Amino acid sequence: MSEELIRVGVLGARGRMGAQAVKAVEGAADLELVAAVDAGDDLAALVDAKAQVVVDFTHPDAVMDNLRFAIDSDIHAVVGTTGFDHERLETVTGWLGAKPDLGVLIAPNFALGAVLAMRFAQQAARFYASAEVIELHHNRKADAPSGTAAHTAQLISQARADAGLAPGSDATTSERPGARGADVDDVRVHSVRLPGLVAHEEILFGAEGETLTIRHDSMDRVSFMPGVLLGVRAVRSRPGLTVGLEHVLDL
Ligand SMILES: NC(=O)C1=CN([C@@H]2O[C@H](COP(=O)(O)OP(=O)(O)OC[C@H]3O[C@@H](n4cnc5c(N)ncnc54)[C@H](OP(=O)(O)O)[C@@H]3O)[C@@H](O)[C@H]2O)C=CC1
Ligand SMILES: O=C(O)C1=N[C@H](C(=O)O)C[C@H](O)C1
Repeated sequence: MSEELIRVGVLGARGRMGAQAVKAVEGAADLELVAAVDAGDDLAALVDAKAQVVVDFTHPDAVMDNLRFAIDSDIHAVVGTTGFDHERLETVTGWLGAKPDLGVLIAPNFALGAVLAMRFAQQAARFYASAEVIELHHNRKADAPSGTAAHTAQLISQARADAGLAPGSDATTSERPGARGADVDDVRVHSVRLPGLVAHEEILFGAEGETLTIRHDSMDRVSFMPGVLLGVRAVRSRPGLTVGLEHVLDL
């Protein structure tokens, strides 16, 4: 007896990531693309098409309304869109309180190597008081710093705190605004935007007489698709909010 296909809707379907997600879902034997929705389209198309899982690659300004709609409509969600701070995550958790069977997976980055790089950075952080993040992206990216870099900084900061390590200092007393990057949880994050780039991150650690550099490069958006498909397959059996693909990968 054949298994029923998972009915998937994609939000942001005409965008750079959404278009890739549409292709990936269409190419997966166990999934069925039932709705492709972009800006200006009616979200009701998801309900009309009986979508079971929605994939969101839209915009930080749009994603909360989309998630509210999905949760209210009993549709599980796999979210790649950035812009999730602590407050937004708490809001989503609150919405899910009324829907105990529903799953939402929010992943700052779906590329396997990026997830591993974040985990390696988390492991290294307790040994180094000083760490900085450089993220490099295409020049059409709406937000800075990247969601991945912000998440990496949070992980480093938490790992340092857990180890009782105070953040390292430097001697800078004079600087142009922005020269030392953004302060994200006591970690400096530097954002580069250039045509030709896709998505790249370097995490640098320093101690007396040595440095450690962890680097990941997505040269093509196909790199995100195995993670997206994994999320779509997993989210229905993960009720509540999951933040980060590392939990699905069991890293
Ligand atoms: N987690 C991950 O692994 C990754 C996450 N991302 C994130 O995904 C998001 C999208 O990135 P990217 O694809 O490059 O961006 P794009 O701008 O190429 O695509 C976004 C698409 O969403 C559309 N859109 C905007 N608002 C809505 C809405 N309310 N409903 C449906 N569609 C909407 C946009 O339409 P219009 O242009 O008309 O506004 C556009 O077509 C970003 O936040 C990015 O950081 C990106 C790569 C990987
Ligand atoms: O906008 C992008 O392109 C990307 N966005 C995500 C982020 O902000 O971290 C993931 C990846 O870096 C690509």
